[in-house]
Amino acid sequence: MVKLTDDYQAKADEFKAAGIAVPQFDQEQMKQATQANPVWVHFGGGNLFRCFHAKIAQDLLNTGKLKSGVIVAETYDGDVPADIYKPYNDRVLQVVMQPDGTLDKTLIASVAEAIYYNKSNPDGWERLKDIFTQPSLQLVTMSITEKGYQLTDINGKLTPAAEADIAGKPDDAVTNMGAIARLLLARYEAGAKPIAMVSTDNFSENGKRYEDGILTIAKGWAKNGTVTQGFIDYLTDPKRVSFPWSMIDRITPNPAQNVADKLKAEGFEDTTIVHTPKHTNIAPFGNTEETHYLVIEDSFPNGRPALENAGVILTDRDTVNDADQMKVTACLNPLHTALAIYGNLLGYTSIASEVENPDLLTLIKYLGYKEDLPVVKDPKIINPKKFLDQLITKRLPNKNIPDTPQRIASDTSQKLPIRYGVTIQHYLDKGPDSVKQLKAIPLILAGWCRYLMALDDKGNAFTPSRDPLLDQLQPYVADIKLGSDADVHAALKPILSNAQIFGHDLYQIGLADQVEADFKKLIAGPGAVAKTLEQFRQDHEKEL
Ligand SMILES: NC(=O)C1=CN([C@@H]2O[C@H](COP(=O)(O)OP(=O)(O)OC[C@H]3O[C@@H](n4cnc5c(N)ncnc54)[C@H](O)[C@@H]3O)[C@@H](O)[C@H]2O)C=CC1
Ligand SMILES: O=P(O)(O)OC[C@H]1O[C@](O)(CO)[C@@H](O)[C@@H]1O
Repeated sequence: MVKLTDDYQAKADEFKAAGIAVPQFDQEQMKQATQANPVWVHFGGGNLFRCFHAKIAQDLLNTGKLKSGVIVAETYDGDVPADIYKPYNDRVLQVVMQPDGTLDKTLIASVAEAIYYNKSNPDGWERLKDIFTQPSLQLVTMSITEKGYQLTDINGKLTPAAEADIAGKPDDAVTNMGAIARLLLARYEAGAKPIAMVSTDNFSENGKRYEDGILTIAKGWAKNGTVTQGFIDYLTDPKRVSFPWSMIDRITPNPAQNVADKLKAEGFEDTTIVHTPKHTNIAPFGNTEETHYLVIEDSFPNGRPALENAGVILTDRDTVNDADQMKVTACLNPLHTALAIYGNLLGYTSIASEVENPDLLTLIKYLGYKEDLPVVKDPKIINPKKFLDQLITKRLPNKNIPDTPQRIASDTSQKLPIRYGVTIQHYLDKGPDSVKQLKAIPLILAGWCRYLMALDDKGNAFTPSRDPLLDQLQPYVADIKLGSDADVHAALKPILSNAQIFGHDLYQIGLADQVEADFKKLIAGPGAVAKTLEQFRQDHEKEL
């Protein structure tokens, strides 16, 4: 048996026998080089980072293209650095799950340190500030989930935490945007060296949203006289601080017990999965798929590692945006969210099993090929039709990827405007009546309202995945009973009219009637969800 903290250079043969590829560099030397010249900080050291960004860094370290490693910063979950980085010497086993069931295993040791960056941890609070004053720092990447950028509430008003950050001192910041603006202020005050701030979270125009978040806090500080106009000029000069846009794609489910069991059988010891009180599910290993895309706007004012040598596509902003719109608003994530919603209602716990259901398969194929693909712009660097074909025929059906509708359903309220709202806008752009052509999107949005009832298709209660708006939205549908003659319009109006949730007031654009009509079908009684989806297949499969 080998374990993560073993000396991978001295025990090279044992790692080889266990089928584990090991780093081609000395981790201690890399750590020292990082201390001396930090280059790369990553916020949100969760499963995606460990399986994707950390592997990119490792590939570059292996070939000597990068000398220093990645510094991980956690603003949110202090148990992640404490329980999963430190005890394992900041290493992780990356497990790529091939469709034939084989596991490709690589020991990743590209992380130099993991810091809990939160005011409640004074050491980490000062340590990261110091790192940000270092001229060598070139890039900051992020995978902190969509809600990590949020500064406003359901009505678009600043949250109390954001208001407090703006009113208070940078050193007291509690929001992510405030805490990171504090770091940029430290860099500005230490000589205003350039830096790239790269969001790799899963939403369109992620760089813009990141920039807006930082500027919301910083401009509030400037207004209050807490910082000078010089700081705002620094943040808004892309030659000094850039916020490159990106598109990222790699299905990376939470670590799964069946993968842990397989690893043990193959001679790897560290397989304990940790579920932190803040709901991060993480382990000494990460399980991911083979297919992956990372496209980043090539705007790095302090230079950058040779990311292109590790498979990253560097291009201009328009191309990134087209690739991202293709993936997040059309050819992947809308299909995923449809499976998440209906998977929960129908009692599924596996995405791969869901796509064996012909009714669900028809729904996502209709959504992808008939509604999304016709309005998506071709980014040229990735062919949208081929991407969609690959998703539907290879990636989603891969039974070895232990992905669940429960994971994808988390934070759905945050994802809807991007995953459906952008396509709806494309139809509106064709003419106000064009949205009436849509069939799958209203059925999916109706499914989400049905999901908010937290009753499955048999009428049994289920626990919805975590979502910041659940508490506010569930009461609207709480009194609806399956099979009863509910006043659907009265119940759904406050939800469907909220443009924060859908990107549009669905009444104003003429889509709400269809959503209400679909919702009525879905609550007709136990079994109504399956029946509605079956009917959808019968009505539309001939068009595919
Ligand atoms: N897992 C995947 O397949 C992919 C994920 N992504 C993006 O990466 C994000 C993270 O995914 P995973 O790493 O798989 O999730 P994860 O649950 O493994 O890790 C989430 C990370 O974000 C941190 N976090 C959670 N809430 C936060 C908050 N409010 N503020 C600051 N940090 C917070 C956690 O502490 C943890 O480090 C996703 O939300 C998505 O935007 C993008 C492509 C693929
Ligand atoms: O819905 P989420 O939480 O953004 O996750 C979506 C899933 O699909 C992906 O877009 C695949 O790249 C990943 O973000 C993740 O596996």
